[in-house]
Amino acid sequence: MDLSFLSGVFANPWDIIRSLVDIIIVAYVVYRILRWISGTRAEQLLKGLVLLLVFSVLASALELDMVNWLMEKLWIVFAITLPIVFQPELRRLLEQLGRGKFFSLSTSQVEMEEYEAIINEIGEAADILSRNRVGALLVLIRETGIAEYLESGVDLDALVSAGLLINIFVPNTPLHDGACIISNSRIKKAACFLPLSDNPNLDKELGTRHRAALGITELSDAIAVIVSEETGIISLAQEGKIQRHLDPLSLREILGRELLAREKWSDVVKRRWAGEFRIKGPKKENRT
Ligand SMILES: Nc1ncnc2c1ncn2[C@@H]1O[C@H](COP(=O)(O)OP(=O)(O)OP(=O)(O)O)[C@@H](O)[C@H]1O
Repeated sequence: MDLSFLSGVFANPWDIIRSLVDIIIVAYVVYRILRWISGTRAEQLLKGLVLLLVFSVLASALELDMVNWLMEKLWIVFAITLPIVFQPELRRLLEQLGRGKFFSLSTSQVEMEEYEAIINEIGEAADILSRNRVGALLVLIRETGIAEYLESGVDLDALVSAGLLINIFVPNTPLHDGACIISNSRIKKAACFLPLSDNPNLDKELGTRHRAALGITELSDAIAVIVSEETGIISLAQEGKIQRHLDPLSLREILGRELLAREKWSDVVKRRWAGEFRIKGPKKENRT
């Protein structure tokens, strides 16, 4: 077998290193994109794009002029409609890239300390709401501003406490309908009407509360915690994906992972093993 062509490839070790770096970067970016879109509307889009690409290549290889013409037009339609239909996803991607969050998930030191305390309060509230079958939707805002979606709500600006969160969602009270917004460790608003997700993959048994949770996480880096009124099931939505059937402990763990920096969270885990999971955050005001 003639392998002389390989001599060109291996002529310069620097070329090999450069090619390897090139491949690794591309593979990593593709991996992050696939992870980012898995379970979201964009996953369906990607499947459609791959199918269109296969058809285009086949049509061109087989010289099917009419199909080729059709494919060309379809690509144009795709290019025009893509940014319109997927505006929320593209906005989120660009925001993540802008903050450098597409490649890292770390949170600032200040946020970490505040979040330690509120994670416990949220876990406790979710537990009690779930056991009493009281529906609830909490949204924890992180870096993306979503003020334009919160105009409908009622201003609160109160310290996060399990007691207050439970009170807000008591049925037939003025603030129970809609979402409660937590930002900068404060309950900023209640009774907010959020944009609904139109993700076709969402379980048909899930209604508008869960769609609203998904909707806001498709548009921003917020985390939404949902307690189902019907079943008491606790769920968490993030990046347009939903995790269901959480118990209060796993909810705390996920929130801890997502909201606290890694090294800090390891301290929390150590304390939990030592039997003192209840984290004492800075209490400037009485939470009860
Ligand atoms: N766009 C929205 N933004 C915020 N909250 C909403 C929105 N739409 C509905 N909700 C809340 O969801 C409640 C209705 O929940 P629905 O039964 O339709 O959804 P679900 O996902 O099946 O929830 P559950 O399992 O609790 O019944 C409303 O009373 C309201 O509090």
